[in-house]
Amino acid sequence: MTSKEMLGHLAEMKIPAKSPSSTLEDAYVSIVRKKLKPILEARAAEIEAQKRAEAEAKAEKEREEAAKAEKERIAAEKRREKERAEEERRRAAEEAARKKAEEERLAEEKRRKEEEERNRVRDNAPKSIPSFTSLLDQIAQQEEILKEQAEEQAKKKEESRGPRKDRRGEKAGETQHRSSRRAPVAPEDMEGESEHSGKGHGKGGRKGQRRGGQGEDRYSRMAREAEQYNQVLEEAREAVEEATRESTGRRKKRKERRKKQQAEKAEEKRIEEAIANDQDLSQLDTVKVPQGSTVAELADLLGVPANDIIKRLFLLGTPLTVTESMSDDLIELVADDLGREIKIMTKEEENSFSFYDDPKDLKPRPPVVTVMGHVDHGKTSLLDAIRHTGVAAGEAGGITQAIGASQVQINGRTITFIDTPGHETFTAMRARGAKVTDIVILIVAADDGVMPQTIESINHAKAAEVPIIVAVNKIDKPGADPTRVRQELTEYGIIPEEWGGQNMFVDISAKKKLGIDDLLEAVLLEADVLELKANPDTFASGNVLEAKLDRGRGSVATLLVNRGTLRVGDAIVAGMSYGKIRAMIDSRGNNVKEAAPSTPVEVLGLQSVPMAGDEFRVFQDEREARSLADERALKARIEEQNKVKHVTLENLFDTMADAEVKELNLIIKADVQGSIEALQDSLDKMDQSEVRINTIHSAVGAITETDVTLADASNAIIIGFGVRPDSKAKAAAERDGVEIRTYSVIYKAIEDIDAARIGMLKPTEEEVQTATIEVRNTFKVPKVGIAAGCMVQDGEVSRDDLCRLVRDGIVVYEGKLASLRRYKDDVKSVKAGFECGIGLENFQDIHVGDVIESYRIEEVARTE
Ligand SMILES: Nc1nc2c(ncn2[C@@H]2O[C@H](COP(=O)(O)OP(=O)(O)OP(=O)(O)O)[C@@H](O)[C@H]2O)c(=O)[nH]1
Repeated sequence: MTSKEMLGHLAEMKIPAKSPSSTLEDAYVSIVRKKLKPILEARAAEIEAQKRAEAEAKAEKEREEAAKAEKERIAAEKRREKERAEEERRRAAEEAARKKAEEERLAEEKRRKEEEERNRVRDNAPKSIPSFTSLLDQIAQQEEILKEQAEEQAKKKEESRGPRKDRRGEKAGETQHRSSRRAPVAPEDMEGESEHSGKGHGKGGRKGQRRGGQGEDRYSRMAREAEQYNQVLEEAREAVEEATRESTGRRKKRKERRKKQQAEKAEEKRIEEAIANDQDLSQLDTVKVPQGSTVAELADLLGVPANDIIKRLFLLGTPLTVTESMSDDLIELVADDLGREIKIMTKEEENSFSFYDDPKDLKPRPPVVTVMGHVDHGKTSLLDAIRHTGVAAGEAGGITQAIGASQVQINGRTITFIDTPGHETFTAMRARGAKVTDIVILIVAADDGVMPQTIESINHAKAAEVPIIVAVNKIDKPGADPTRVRQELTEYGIIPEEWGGQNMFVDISAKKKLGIDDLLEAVLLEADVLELKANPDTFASGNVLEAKLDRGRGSVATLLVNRGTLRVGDAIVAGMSYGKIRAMIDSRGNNVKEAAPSTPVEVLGLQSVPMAGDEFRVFQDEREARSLADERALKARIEEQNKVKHVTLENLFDTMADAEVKELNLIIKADVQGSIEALQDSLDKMDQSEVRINTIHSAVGAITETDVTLADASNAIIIGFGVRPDSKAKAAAERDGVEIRTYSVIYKAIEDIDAARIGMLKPTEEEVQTATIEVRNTFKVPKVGIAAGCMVQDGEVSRDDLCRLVRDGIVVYEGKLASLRRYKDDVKSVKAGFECGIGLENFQDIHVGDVIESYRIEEVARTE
């Protein structure tokens, strides 16, 4: 109650209190409490009731609001659903309309083309398909005559209907009636028939005669004959259509090819004329300038004083000294300024050779084909079906791992296939596959349609100007829709010949081996159009498909010969490597002595590992080969050094410009080129907003001291994939504090780099090397197998250590020690400087000169 109320009650009770702040004696307080108790209780009850009512009202209101909200939600949901359905309906209608329009357009285009072609064939080109066109005309005439005869006969029949009715039932008159009906028309009839047989349809005519002789109604005979002619006409029409359809695409291609050849001839003529007129060829020709040329080099190539170029550069606002290298743009600007035509040559182009062959020396060569397509659309299965081997069934992870090649025979002709890998990370390798091929088979699964890598494959093939044959695969599957595949591909400019385009389509099932022969025949047809030729009687040249360092065999390269004949004993240069061919193995694993154009062979004898995609050529003189390779290697080294300097400077600038950006420099070494490219590809795809990843050097082969020096100079980490550092490299890395990380699984390397990039790499285990052991001889131990007689070179090896066997820098084995002995006794450990016998668990292939690295795994305490 308020103070005022209280003062009122106190006055009633005659208790002295003047103001709300007056003090009450304790005795008064208890009296007041007693007296006011009923009032206070009533008040409390009142308040309580009021509170309850308010709470109830509030609850009621809330309930109402909730119900309202729910109602609104349901209504909104309904509205949304309706809108969604409408949107869907609209989209479907639009899609259907678009599809219909597209179909109509294609059909119209097809019809128009066919019509044009038919008219053209009929009007102008009786030579190309004489039998069909003349047949068409003759049949049309025939049809006309028959129609007239039929009409005439019908008229006559109509006229004679009355009298015939009268004679109905006259049994005796039956024969006479027939002969009398036949008699008046006999001469025309015979004439018509003899003409039919004259046109090569004697069979039907004779049959008609025979039947006619037996008393067949003449009208029905004529109708039957007309029908027969209609059928022949229809067949003839179809044949004409088919012939024109098939020939259009290919004729178009042939025409294009001729045009190209003419252009080449014109160019040759131009050069010949220039020579005849004593013109300066260097002025006439485009000057080839290697990428990254220095000012002095460019001056030399263009035959102008270096000062002239420096002056121009200065005017362009880019002062450079004679020894500084120029960017592509600068080279082009300066050349333009000098009025000179130039072509900047990339390293690849620079290393390529060009040859001239007299057309009379050219002989047909087999087509080189690459199968491309989306992952799992059936590349391996197709190649497998073609070769009838069991590769796909046993293929680990379903990925074709490296480029190989094979040859198949069909109808007495050869086709060379290059196997391309299918996983997304191998894109770079695939691009190379397209460059060395004549024809691409684009495989598309009919149940899956066009997918990202299908488009990628189309782009690669188009970039390399290679014709595409489409193999629509998996047509045995229930959801297969080959027409949809055709439809989808039109969006990318791949249009079936039967729709007036340039691409052959073949429906196949690689699994059930359906349509494979048709596909191979299509390849041969396409090859005929391309008129593939090469001069086999000269020194060989071609491309490196794949190269690796093989344990025992050294550098092994798969080469594809595209000109000349490659022979055992030839001196060759491939990129930066050279050597004399020691042995050649063909695609079936046979040793061969020579390889003609379009033949893939594996060769042994190169001194180092070339890069896949490098061009190779045979030299008459081995010394010449060697000096070219050395020259190239030297140039590459200089470029690499320049590159490092360049990269570091650029890094420095970037880091200064944007302090947030950090750099991670990598040197990648691997056992095969494919691994480098796969790793590089994944690195390129990583988020590099925080840490920029630069691969400053990558190559196939063991990790060497040079790599460590490079890493030291450029503050890089060395990533080894399937390779190990040699002892000098190890020592140098320790001395310079360079990190070497080795992996045997590509994804683990990617994972680590990815984790390190975001500072999340927290090793829990660390490898601690315990000893390096050299294998000095090998011997057989009964029941154990091959054991190695070794010398421990440094550290101390223990019986429980893990180990790896390294040969020429390549990891050949990883596992456990099976035995460790000194003289005949098993021992726990052997120290540096002592000999010992070592057996490896489940591994016998130990060679003298191999190195065994022993190590143990130690736990590392986490820092957080
Ligand atoms: N039903 C059916 N299945 C097929 C056919 N061709 C291939 N397959 C299956 O499709 C899967 C993929 O085939 P692969 O030949 O490995 O495909 P790929 O394109 O070589 O795959 P990658 O090497 O991983 O790029 C396998 O399970 C095959 O059995 C076919 O014609 N019909």
